[in-house]
Amino acid sequence: MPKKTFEELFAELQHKARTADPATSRTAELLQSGVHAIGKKVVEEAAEVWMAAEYESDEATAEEISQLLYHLQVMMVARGLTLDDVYAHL
Ligand SMILES: N=c1c2ncn([C@@H]3O[C@H](COP(=O)(O)OP(=O)(O)OP(=O)(O)O)[C@@H](O)[C@H]3O)c2ncn1[C@@H]1O[C@H](COP(=O)(O)O)[C@@H](O)[C@H]1O
Repeated sequence: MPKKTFEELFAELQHKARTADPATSRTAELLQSGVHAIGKKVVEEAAEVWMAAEYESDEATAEEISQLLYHLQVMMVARGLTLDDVYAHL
C-alpha cells in the first residue's frame, strides 16, 4: 500500500509552502533556494533514476523515481503550477 498518493503529496507540499519553516521542512528549504537550485535537484534525481534503472534493483529504482517525482512537485509549487496545469498536457 502506498504511504501517500501523488495527489496527496502535492497537496501536502502546497500546504508546506504556505506554512513550513525552511529549518525543519526540506520542501520549504528548497522553495527558499529557488527554481535554479530545484532545477539542479531535478536533473540530479533524473540521472539517479537512469543509473538505478540500468544497474540497481527494482526497489532502488522505485525509490529514485519517488525522489524525482517529489522534486518535480516542488518545482511545480515553486512555479505556482497545479496538477491540472500538468494533467492538461497528458
Ligand atoms: N517525498 C519526499 C522526498 N523525497 C525526497 N526528498 C528529499 O530529497 C533528498 C534525496 O535527495 P539526495 O539523495 O540528493 O539527498 P541529499 O544528498 O541529502 O540532498 P542535498 O541536500 O545534498 O541536495 C532526501 O534526503 C530528502 O531531503 C524528500 N523530502 C520530502 N518528501 C516528502 O515531502 C513531504 C514534506 O516534507 P518536508 O518538507 O521535509 O516536511 C513529506 O511527506 C516527505 O515525506
